[in-house]
Formats: sequence, structure tokens, C-alpha cells
Amino acid sequence: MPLAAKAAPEPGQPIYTVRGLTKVYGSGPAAVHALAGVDLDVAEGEIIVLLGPSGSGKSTLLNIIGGLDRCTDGTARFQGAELTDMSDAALTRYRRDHVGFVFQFYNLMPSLTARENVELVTEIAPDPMPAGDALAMVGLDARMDHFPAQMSGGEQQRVAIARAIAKQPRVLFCDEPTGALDSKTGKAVLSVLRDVNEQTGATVLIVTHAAATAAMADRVIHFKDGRIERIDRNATRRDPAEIDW
Ligand SMILES: Nc1ncnc2c1ncn2[C@@H]1O[C@H](COP(=O)(O)OP(=O)(O)OP(=O)(O)O)[C@@H](O)[C@H]1O
Repeated sequence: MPLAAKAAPEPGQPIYTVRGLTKVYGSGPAAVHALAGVDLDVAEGEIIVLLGPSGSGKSTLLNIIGGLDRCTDGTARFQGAELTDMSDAALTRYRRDHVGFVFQFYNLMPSLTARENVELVTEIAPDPMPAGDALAMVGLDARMDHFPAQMSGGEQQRVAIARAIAKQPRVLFCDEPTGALDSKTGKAVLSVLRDVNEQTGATVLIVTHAAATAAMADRVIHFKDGRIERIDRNATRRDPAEIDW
């Protein structure tokens, strides 16, 4: 099935269907089985937190279903479209049109203001929201014309989130989004991710070492040795502001 134009989210419908996903780096005795056969269904609008020891495969899964990397074997469908069969050009389109990324280090352009950093994305996205709206959504309306060096780590991460959401993605992939932040600032950033999920319906996947983050999720996926060891479903999502670190 080809990639659909941006469909309206239907909460609860499958957004990702992953089967037997395998990733091997290298070959022979030096081969690393980063993913050793992962099956996973993700529903539209879910918040999912991925936990597990360092090297257990969390980032590899995110990178493959986010279209940043290729698998060795298995399948991964996004809204029915098979990512693993896509040409490089189609995968680039998928990333550009449907996916937002937030990383531990904010990757902002130091010579551009907050607004200009967000505009880098809104200028090329097919259906963006105005950069100012994205910055307002993360509570930075008063800081739009500041440069990254004039902002705290938490504010810079909020600019990075604004940049990721400005293209109105169906899914946000967050790899250690609070890894460089103190707990108070980290909670504020998680609250922004929760707000984005509630206001836009975007599906949010968060890889983290901060196990307490699990409380804000619908489901918590525990990784071990390239496999899903366990999936827990929370009865209710906790407000990130109330999470104990
Ligand atoms: N480009 C690469 N080349 C070779 N091995 C890699 C590469 N990227 C990841 N790996 C290996 O794949 C395995 C899974 O890595 P991955 O980054 O997915 O783990 P992770 O659970 O996200 O770890 P962390 O919590 O430390 O970020 C690790 O053993 C890692 O060393």
C-alpha cells in the first residue's frame, strides 16, 4: 500500500505494525544482533515509553520505524505502508511528512533564533503550522527571537520539540529527551510532550533511562537483548508534573 496523504488520526487504529524486526550490525563472529525479532503494534494516539538496559535495542527500533535506518529482516508498516520496502526517496518523504524527532542534544542551529530554527522545518513541510504557533504550544511565545545560547537546556529542548511538531507529524520519536536535563526541567519537557499528544493526537514514543517516565505512558515496553521482554499497560496515565524521580 502506498503512503497515504496525511490522514486524520483515528485514535486506537494501528499506526505501526512491526513483525519479526531484526537488525544485525557487522557479520561473522563480530555480528551484533541489535534487534532479534521484535513484534509490536502501536495504536494512533498512544504514548509509549521504551525502557531497558543500555544496548538492548531501543534506539535501533526507533531509528528503523522512524525511517532513519534499515532493518536486516522483518517488516514494519506505517498506516499500512511497508517501510522496509520503500526506496530511499520514499523513506525521506515519510520522515519529512509524518515523523518528528526529538533527541537528547537539541541539535539547534546556534546562529538562528528559536523562530528561525522552527522555520527551517516549516519552509519544507507540506502542511506546517506557523512557527510562532508551535513555539506558543511549548510555552516559548516570549522567547521566539532568542538564540539557543540565550536559553536554558529545557528551553532549548522545547524549541527542538516545537521544531518537531511544527510540521504536524502523526508521530513523535523522542530518544532520551530529558537525558541532559535536571528533574524539574525534565518534567516540564515531558508535560509538553503530553500536551502535544493531547492537543494534536500525535502518537508519542519515548526512549529513556528515567524509569519513572513510565508513569505517563499508556504502555511501557521493556527491552532486553534485542527483544521485547514485557509490555505493561498503565490503568491511567500520570501527569508528568506528579511523577517522582
Ligand atoms: N552503527 C552501529 N554499528 C554497530 N553496532 C551498533 C550500531 N548501532 C548500535 N549498535 C549496537 O546495537 C546494539 C543496540 O543498540 P541501541 O543503541 O539500539 O541500544 P539502546 O537500548 O538504545 O541503548 P542505550 O540505552 O545505551 O541508548 C548495541 O549493542 C549497540 O552497540
